Amino acid sequence: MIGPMRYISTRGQAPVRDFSSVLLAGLAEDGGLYLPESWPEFSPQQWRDLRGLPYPELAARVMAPFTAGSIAPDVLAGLCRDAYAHFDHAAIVPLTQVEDGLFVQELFHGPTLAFKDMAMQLLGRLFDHVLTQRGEHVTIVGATSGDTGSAAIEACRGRERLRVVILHPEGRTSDVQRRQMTTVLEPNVTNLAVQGTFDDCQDMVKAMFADAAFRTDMHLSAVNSINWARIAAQVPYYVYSALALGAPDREVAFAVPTGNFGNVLAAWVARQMGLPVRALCVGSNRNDILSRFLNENDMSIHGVVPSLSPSMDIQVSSNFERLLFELLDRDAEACARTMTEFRKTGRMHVPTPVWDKANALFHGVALDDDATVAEIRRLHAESQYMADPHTAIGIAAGRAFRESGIPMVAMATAHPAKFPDAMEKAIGIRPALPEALADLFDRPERYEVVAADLAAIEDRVRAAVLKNS
Ligand SMILES: N[C@@H](CCOP(=O)(O)O)C(=O)O
Repeated sequence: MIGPMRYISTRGQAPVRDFSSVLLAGLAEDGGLYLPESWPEFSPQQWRDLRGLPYPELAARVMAPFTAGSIAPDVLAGLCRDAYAHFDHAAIVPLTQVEDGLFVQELFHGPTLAFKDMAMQLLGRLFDHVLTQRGEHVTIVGATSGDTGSAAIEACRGRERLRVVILHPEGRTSDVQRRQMTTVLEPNVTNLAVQGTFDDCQDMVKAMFADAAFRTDMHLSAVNSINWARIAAQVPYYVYSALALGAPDREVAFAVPTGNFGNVLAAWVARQMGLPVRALCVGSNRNDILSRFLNENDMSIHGVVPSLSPSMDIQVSSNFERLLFELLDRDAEACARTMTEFRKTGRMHVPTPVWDKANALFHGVALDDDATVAEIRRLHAESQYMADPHTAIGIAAGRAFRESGIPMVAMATAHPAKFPDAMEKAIGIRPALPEALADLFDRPERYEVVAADLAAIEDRVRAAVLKNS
């Protein structure tokens, strides 16, 4: 019997909540991010008992401590079964070996061809379940650099209790990524192309949450990884691959292409739960704020530069705040002070002992576009593996820190067909979109271009709510 899980904010000034309320709240009222009051731990035998389970069952068992007190275990198991029922691979998250000691775990077998479906397909169902129980509606506002948007839209389209407004940076996603969002014409879906970067979009989302009256009136909720439920639903695939490679009786390491720090944070959560994770390797593109922090203790915002891996064209990695809170021994006041200072000055330099703690586990590697192209070519030539630009960066990061005897699992976060121009540049092949998306470029698009201006964006959200009331 697991006790109810309570959640606290990294900034210490928001109400303590249960899982369902955290799901609906999205971001804490004090601007912080929710995380569990204490970390649930699995014993080695409890991990072993999960070996060989079908993915949906494993996911429900791994997530159960996080939803305890809010979602009954059999309900969660049913939601997980539904969420992954239409993935196009029987294993859901298949594992492939590409080199000696280097594995790739494919997380792109869901409907929008990116790892975001792993959490989002479940979140759509969790929202429906909780909102139906409470007789409520929410307005989801989300920012995307390319993949979160389409996964959120796909998970929420047509759901009666949800309205979804997605902000993407105009002209800064691939055409496939944009069309995956803008060709969905259900009335509860609104796409805004913001004249700015992903960071501007995310700042707009956070500013809407900070506008207390607007937040309440619009019943705002979030689907970015600032929402704890996203992180919780991304933990199981790390468990799945670790168990397949011998954990808990052997250590494993993970390499993750990283933008908003949510995916790699989920691997860190698995480690907090007792999974023997030796190292976490973070791959960045030219927007290398995370690798600069990990290598030089320099987290300074440089401005977002477009790259061949647009989903990682991010400078402010929101989930870093959750790690920082832990690195500061859960001192919410210090965390709030550090984050406020970071947003004010654009720089963060943490005390050396805090930085050393991060470095004991995390490693950072940055690849520019030329190195990304070279990595895609190498993988295709030497391992016959077709990696999208983000995945290629993750694999390169994993290779750089591979240790003998410790399997390194790199996360394949997106299908190469989402980035045909980059793939063609690297290997001369434009990977075909799967059947369900084959006519994507013939579908009509609907979106509105809007300035990165809070009042303008709040107006569009109000209009979307009105249209769906
Ligand atoms: N890489 C993301 C950016 C948002 O990240 P999230 O995990 O916080 O939703 C994207 O592709 O949109």
